[in-house]
Amino acid sequence: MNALAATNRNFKLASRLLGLDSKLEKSLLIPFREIKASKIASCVECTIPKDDGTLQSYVGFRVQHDNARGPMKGGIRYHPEVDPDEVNALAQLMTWKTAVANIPYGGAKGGIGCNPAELSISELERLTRVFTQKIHDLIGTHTDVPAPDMGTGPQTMAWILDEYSKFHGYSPAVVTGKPIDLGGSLGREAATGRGVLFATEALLNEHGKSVSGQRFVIQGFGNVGSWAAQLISEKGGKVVAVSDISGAIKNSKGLDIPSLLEHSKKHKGVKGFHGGDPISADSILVEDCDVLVPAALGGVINRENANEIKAKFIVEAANHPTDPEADEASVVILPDIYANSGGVTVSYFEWVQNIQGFMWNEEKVNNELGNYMTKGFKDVKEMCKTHDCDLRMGAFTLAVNRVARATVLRGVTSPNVANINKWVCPLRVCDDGGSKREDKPIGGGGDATRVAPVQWTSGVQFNGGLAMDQRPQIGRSVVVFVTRMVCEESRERDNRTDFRLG
Ligand SMILES: NC(=O)C1=CN([C@@H]2O[C@H](COP(=O)(O)OP(=O)(O)OC[C@H]3O[C@@H](n4cnc5c(N)ncnc54)[C@H](O)[C@@H]3O)[C@@H](O)[C@H]2O)C=CC1
Ligand SMILES: O=C(O)CCC(=O)C(=O)O
Repeated sequence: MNALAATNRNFKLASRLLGLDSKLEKSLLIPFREIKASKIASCVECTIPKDDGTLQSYVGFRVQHDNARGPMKGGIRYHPEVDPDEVNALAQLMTWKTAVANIPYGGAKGGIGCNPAELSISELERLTRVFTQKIHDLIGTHTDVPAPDMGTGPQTMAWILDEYSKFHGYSPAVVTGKPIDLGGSLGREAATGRGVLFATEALLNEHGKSVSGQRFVIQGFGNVGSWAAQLISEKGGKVVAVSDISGAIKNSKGLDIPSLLEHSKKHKGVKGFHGGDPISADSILVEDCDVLVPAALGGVINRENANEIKAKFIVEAANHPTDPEADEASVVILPDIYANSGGVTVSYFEWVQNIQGFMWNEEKVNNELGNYMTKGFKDVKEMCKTHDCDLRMGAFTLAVNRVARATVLRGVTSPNVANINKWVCPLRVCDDGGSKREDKPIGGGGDATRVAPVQWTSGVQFNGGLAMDQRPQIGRSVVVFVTRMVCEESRERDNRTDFRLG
């Protein structure tokens, strides 16, 4: 299943569990904006030729999926297989990821179809600058904030920052994942891997285990995979096999990760490492282990290999590594939108530091990250309980509920009672500490049978009478019926005329 079909499917399953209105469901699926910058390095677009004097065209993308909860946020990927559908899926995943992490962002993703390994540093710089020239008026500190993803890193962010600042003045918060010298956050480079460690600890603890003594297999040894390997082994986890684009190696006694890191830096890959035996890159996913950590490409766990996987747990460090057809496999899967949210969470800290003009120390960054990851796991588990579903649907229902709620609240323009019964969506407002749940809607009709917990937002006021400005008492749940009328004529999300509440 392609990445977009898979992501849409997971969203729709969550939406059905939540009982979302079909119009709202459709609206949440459609991206806010898709940017396709074609021929960005052609003679027309780019005045700087390749190093050998020839001209080369590349296609760049930025998909802005949703901004209901805040500025859109997501990485930029440089990879030969970047295509519009994949970027679209990754942008949508960012919307759900920032919502699971409960950070004030929406979702976006970008990329350029290129092989960064075949470009010189100056070619990469020119390509990045031309791409930035194409999208500079569509990104910004409070609109859309890019960050690194596969094939990009702090240097790429520094070029974007510099090029963007030529148009808009010095703007450090326009990108995150920057070099520390340019306002990057301490701890951001390791953050996705560290988040993977925290997520894995939370999952294993729940199963009465700890990282120490567990056997791990990691696919991908770039930013995310290598940091995850390092931090897991520091905690006593045994990394028994690792792969990257150059090859795969195995040592059932546990690989020496610091030596492997050194080797990989020197030889640009794990291939040829003497502390392990070479194995086929394809077999890495079905190696015997306790925890499998895919940290490279999407769609690698699929119908073909799902039943051969020996791991008891899969922690999705990569984005959408598991095809929906493999979700049925008898293994516990910790989904990407929670498991790899450590990167964007520390990106948020970086953005906050840039806006405040105040730098945090690394201990504070890592401690705060730990708090967010712990809370995220608790929130996901709560949704699993409410909807009697697996961890992926727990994460999706949590995210979709938060985004839907923000969308509806922002869409309130005026009370309109004419079509009050056209469609009814219950939003259950409860406080976090409430253990006694009233599942009966209070003071409303409608045909809704399912209510889902959402986080209490104080001080929110519906125009036209329904006020939610008082925190409910501990242990008490309040159900608010939000009735919406859809303006059939307008599907334009920009001006927010879709939804009116009465
Ligand atoms: N960098 C970040 O902060 C975040 C990254 N992610 C996701 O994590 C994954 C990895 O991203 P990064 O580590 O940043 O990228 P990276 O570019 O630093 O590393 C990618 C790694 O994957 C390996 N790889 C590529 N093709 C492969 C193949 N066919 N088989 C095995 N290994 C292969 C590369 O050799 C490299 O080791 C991606 O799915 C990305 O979207 C998710 C959240 C945040
Ligand atoms: O750090 C960020 O803003 C986004 C990282 C990213 O692209 C991702 O989580 O997939």
